[in-house]
Amino acid sequence: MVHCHILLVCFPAQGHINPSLQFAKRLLQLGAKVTFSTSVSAIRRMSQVASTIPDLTLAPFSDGYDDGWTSAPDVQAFMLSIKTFGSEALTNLIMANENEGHPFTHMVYSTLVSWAGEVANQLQIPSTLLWNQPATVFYIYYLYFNKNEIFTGENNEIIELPGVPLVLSSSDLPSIMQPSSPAVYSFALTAFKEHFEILDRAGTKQKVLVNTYDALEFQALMGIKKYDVMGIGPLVPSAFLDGKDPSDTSFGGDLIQKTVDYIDWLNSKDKSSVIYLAFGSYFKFSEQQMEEIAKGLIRSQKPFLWVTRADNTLDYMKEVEKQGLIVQWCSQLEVLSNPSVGCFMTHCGWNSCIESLANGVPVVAFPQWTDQLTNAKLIQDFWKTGLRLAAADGGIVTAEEIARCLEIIMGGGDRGEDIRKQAQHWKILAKDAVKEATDMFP
Ligand SMILES: O=c1ccn([C@@H]2O[C@H](COP(=O)(O)OP(=O)(O)O[C@H]3O[C@H](CO)[C@@H](O)[C@H](O)[C@H]3O)[C@@H](O)[C@H]2O)c(=O)[nH]1
Repeated sequence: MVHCHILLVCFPAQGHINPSLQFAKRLLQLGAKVTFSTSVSAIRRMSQVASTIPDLTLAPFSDGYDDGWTSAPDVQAFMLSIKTFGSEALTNLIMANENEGHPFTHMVYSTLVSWAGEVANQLQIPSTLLWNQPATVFYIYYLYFNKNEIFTGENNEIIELPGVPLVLSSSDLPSIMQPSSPAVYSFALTAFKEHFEILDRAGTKQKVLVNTYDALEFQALMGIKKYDVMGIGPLVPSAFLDGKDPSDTSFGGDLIQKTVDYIDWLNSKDKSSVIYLAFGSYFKFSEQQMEEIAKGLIRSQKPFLWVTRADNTLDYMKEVEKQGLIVQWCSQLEVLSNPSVGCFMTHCGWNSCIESLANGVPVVAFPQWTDQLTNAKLIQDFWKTGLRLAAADGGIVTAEEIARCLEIIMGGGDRGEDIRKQAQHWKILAKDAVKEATDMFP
């Protein structure tokens, strides 16, 4: 690995940056030189974390929205802008490194930056996709784009994935494949299609690295013969996994709220008594839904730590705060690894799912869109570490339903006990997966 110089290109969203940074650390440990490239605004957000990885070279590029991609008029405009600016910037970066005598020997690019793979193909640099959703979701897209084998009608058709012992209905597929998906989200389907086109254009059998582990998704990893699909996860810092490197804790952005000491607060609570709620970096609920969540928490009578955006609160929450703590951001892995946390209510972004599995925390699944629907299905019916909330007519999840699921998972019944046991089972296998990876690169 000593002579490797790897260019790691990452989409500028937290759910992409976290696993990519973790992967960068592993490459550095193996002796590679690593240059990490993402947008100017993302590099600004992660600067504190990146400074704890001294050997990492940062190469920011402008995606056209240096104040952050949420300042783009719409997501489609942003995707076009990042592709146009990013392709040019990467080309210049690669040429400059070549001219200065330290050429890139390989490029790794994350989900949604398929254009980076195209730049690598054009400049004849070997490249690898780092897929940061489950292998099952990659398999679903593969069948959809390559084989036309997935039916995406709206009638809850039964869908089988060859080799995977899990039966899905069409409503469990990633939302962007479903006919009801709003046109504004079609950009993601286009980007995923491009991933497969670029892999195929690269010629030889391509490696695809997935933030998962063999025990978790063996059949899905094996399902595609056309590529070499490898589980390299969980991409979670050592301190929260095998504990071999207690200093390896850094993860997440620089947005961690310092004013509220939620860790002291968690430490003051009984084992497995706290509900942790977080719904990813960007999602915003309607006021009605926020109120139902708040009422569900009150019914549960359990302490909670709730991460919510500053612009997504309501007056009613002052009432709820008597029972728990509301913060704008936290170090999620520190929270999930705290013994007081007994349940995680999540939107099922893939990082949140794999972080819950690696920490053995049962889940109440509240998926919103894209892969989150499939992830929730996997959590409930494949790994059996949680329950998916059912929406009432009108799409709202009621306080009763929230309290019902919390009671099953945190209460004394057999079902809750089975779920908690399953969560511990996958936690042990997550640690084993790290050991195997270490054995591969002694
Ligand atoms: O208070 C918080 C909240 C989140 N996080 C971290 O932020 C990341 C969030 O990632 P994820 O759970 O995957 O959510 P999103 O940011 O919403 O992820 C997007 O990207 C994922 C990977 O492609 C997809 O699976 C999701 O559907 C998509 O919404 C995780 O590492 C969390 O640990 C914190 O550290 N503190």
